[in-house]
Amino acid sequence: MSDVQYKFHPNKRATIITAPFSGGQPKGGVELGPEYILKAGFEKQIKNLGWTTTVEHPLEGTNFELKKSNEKDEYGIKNTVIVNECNKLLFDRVLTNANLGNLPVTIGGDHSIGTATVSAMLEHNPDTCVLWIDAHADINSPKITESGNLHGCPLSFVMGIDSESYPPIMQWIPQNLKPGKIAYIGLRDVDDAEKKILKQYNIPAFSMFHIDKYGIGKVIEMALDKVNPNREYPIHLSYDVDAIDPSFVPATGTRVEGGLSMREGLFVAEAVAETGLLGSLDIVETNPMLGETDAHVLDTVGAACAIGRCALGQTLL
Ligand SMILES: NC(=[NH2+])NCCC[C@H](N)C(=O)O
Ligand SMILES: [Mn+2]
Ligand SMILES: [Mn+2]
Repeated sequence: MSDVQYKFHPNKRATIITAPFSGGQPKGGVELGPEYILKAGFEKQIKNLGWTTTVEHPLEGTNFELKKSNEKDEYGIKNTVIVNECNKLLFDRVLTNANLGNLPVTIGGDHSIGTATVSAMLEHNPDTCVLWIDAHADINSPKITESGNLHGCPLSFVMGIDSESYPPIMQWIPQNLKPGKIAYIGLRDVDDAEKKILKQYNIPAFSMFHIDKYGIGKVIEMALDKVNPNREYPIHLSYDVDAIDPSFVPATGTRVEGGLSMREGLFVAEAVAETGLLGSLDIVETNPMLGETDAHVLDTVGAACAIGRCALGQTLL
C-alpha cells in the first residue's frame, strides 16, 4: 500500500491502456512492450499499491503493424495513416477513462502515442501540465523532421507548431498544449531545428547537464515551478524509458549515452507521486526485441514496471 493522496484520483482507480504500436519509428519490437510489461506482473504490482485496476486494449483487432512502411510521404513523414488512426483510438480511450475518474496509464509502444495521451488529458482538464521525461525533445514537425519518424513529433502536433505542414487527416488533433504547460527532464539528444523551437517558444528544458549541475531533486522542483508553480494542476507524466541510461535500460530503440541513473529515473516518478498531482502516465519505448541478452530485456521491462509503481506511490512511506 502507499500513503500518497492523489488529489485528482482519491478513489485510486487506474486504467492500464495498452498501445502495442511501433509505427512512429522504423524498428520492430516496441509493439511488444505492453505484453512484456503485463507479463512481468505490472497490473498486480499496481493493485498491491491500493489501486483498483482495469486493462483495456484499444488497438485490438487493428492490423497497423502489417501496414508499416519506411517511405516518407509527400509531407516528409512516415506511416502517417496508421499513426493517425492509432492516436484516434487512444485519444478516445484516454479521454473516456479520464472523464470517468480513472487514471490513464498508457503503456507503449513508441512515443508517437503521446499525441493522443497529451491532447486527451488537456481536453479532459485544460489546466493539465506535462512533464516529458526523455533523452529526446520529440518536438519535430513534418516541416523540420530529418528522420520522418513520428515518434519524434508528438509535441509539435499538440502544440500546433508548423501546423501548415500537417497532413489534413491530422486536423482532428486538438492543438491544446500551451508552451508554458510543458517541461522536459533528461534531454541529451535534441535536433538543431528542435533547439530553435525550444528557444522560440521558451519551453523549460532540463538536460543531463542541469541534472548534474543542480541534482535531480532540484531540477524537478525547478520544472514544477515553471509549469505548476502553486502545485495545483494535474500532471501528465510522459515517460520515455530512454531517458534512463542505456546501461540500465538497454532494450529501447534510440539509446543515448549519458542518461539518468536508475535511481534518478525512479526519483522523478516518486517526486511526481509525492506532489499528489499525478493525473495520467505514459510509459513508452520499451522494445524487448532490442536486448542483446535476456538480462537486457528483463532490466528494461523491470525499469518500465518500476517507473509505473513509483509514479503510483511505491517507496514513499
Ligand atoms: N521518442 C523517441 N525515442 N524519439 C526519438 C527521436 C529522435 C529524433 N529527434 C527524430 O526525430 O527522429
Ligand atoms: Mn526518447
Ligand atoms: Mn520520446
